[in-house]
Amino acid sequence: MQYCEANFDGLVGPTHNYAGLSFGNVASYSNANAASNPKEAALQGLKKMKALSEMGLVQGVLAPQERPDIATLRRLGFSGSDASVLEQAGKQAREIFLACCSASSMWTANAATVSPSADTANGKVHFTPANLTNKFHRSLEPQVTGNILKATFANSKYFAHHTHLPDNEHFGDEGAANHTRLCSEYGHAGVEIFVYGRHAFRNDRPQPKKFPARQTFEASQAVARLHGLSDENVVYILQNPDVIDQGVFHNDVIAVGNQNVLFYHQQAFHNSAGAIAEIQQKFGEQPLHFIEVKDSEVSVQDAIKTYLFNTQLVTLPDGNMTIIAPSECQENPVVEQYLAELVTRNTPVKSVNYFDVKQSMRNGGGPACLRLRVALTDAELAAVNPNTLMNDELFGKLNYWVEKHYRDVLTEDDLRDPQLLTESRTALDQLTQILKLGSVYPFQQA
Ligand SMILES: NCCC[C@H](NC(=O)CCC(=O)O)C(=O)O
Repeated sequence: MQYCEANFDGLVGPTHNYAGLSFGNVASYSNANAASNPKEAALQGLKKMKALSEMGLVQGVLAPQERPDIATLRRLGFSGSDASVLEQAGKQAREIFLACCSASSMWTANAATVSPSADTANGKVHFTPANLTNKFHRSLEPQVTGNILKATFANSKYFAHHTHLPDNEHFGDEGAANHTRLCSEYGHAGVEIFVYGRHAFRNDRPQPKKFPARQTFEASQAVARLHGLSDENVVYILQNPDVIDQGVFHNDVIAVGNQNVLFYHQQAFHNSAGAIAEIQQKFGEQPLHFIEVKDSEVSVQDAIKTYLFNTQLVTLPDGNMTIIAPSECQENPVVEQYLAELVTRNTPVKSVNYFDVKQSMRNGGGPACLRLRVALTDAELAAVNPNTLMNDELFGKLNYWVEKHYRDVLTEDDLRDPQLLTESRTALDQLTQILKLGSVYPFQQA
């Protein structure tokens, strides 16, 4: 049996903008109200997807969500025509309005947690959409995320879809951004690592003081239960509350794993030695590479600025690993040198590829935030909606689609423009035809 790890990237939506919505995410706060360029953002994302597919990896596309979210604005009491809902909300409740315009579904590392079939009790690939309760603008995503995942992984013989966890901070769940999986081969049972920021039902455990811990232990445990993971193959790790307070709002800002490599900062975890020992013990005999980056090599601040750990660590067809890094890493001499030296060491990581994803980075989303990993056997891959898999033809179609429908500058005033809503819906309706998703959006179901 053959298997692979596919990366499903979020396509940036037509309302991509900078609204400063994410307290605790330094980039989001510092770029609040800057003008954005949705067209450039979407094209940057597509270029990365195409490059990975050209490296011989399986690359998929997940559709963005409908924004502005008129249905939510109506739920909150704004009424009349769609144009009037937009106008009232924009005037009377600016913050709510902006939250309902965010294109944040582009960061599909937060779309869901995925467990490959080799790890689960019933031998299916399991998906649980993240409820993203900590941020109002992100809490609007899980329902439609579930629709899109079901339309992309549509075969119930292979894929099991769960409802997102209860919408409450006690079960705050941010999906794959706080989850990584180590394995010897993608198709063999692996160790699933869940990193959480706090315990919801206990006050005697460490917690950050300044910024929120978005993921709870109880949420991670619930996802592991839903997916039918065995305790022998799961490790729960408490994130270091001090790094959350420095701006590490998800674990994938400070650690990334792939196959037998865990690449992480010295300060990432509360009890690093204990966590590493448990991972090693559960992983078994096979060799594991723990690449720990010391403070003396790269500071937490530099890691946050450059997103050194929000890189994709992927295995190429020749078996070597490459790092897909944002160009910010190349522009920082300390980080660039660190990476240049890392690839000369005796580990599977042999090269670095830099990508310009600056439109996403300004909102705190690097290469790893933009993708959801799904390890698949050949039979499972054959059951994936083939229209969502990247190739020359789809790349051409999606580039044309973006060029046709997206604006190249977007400010807050533009978000209030009813014409933008019409443009976005027209674009998304066509996209569902290109990707053959059916009617996944509320405006298509009305
Ligand atoms: N995994 C990366 C997620 C980044 C995302 N940023 C945002 O939602 C910023 C949106 C804004 O500020 O306009 C977040 O913080 O959840």
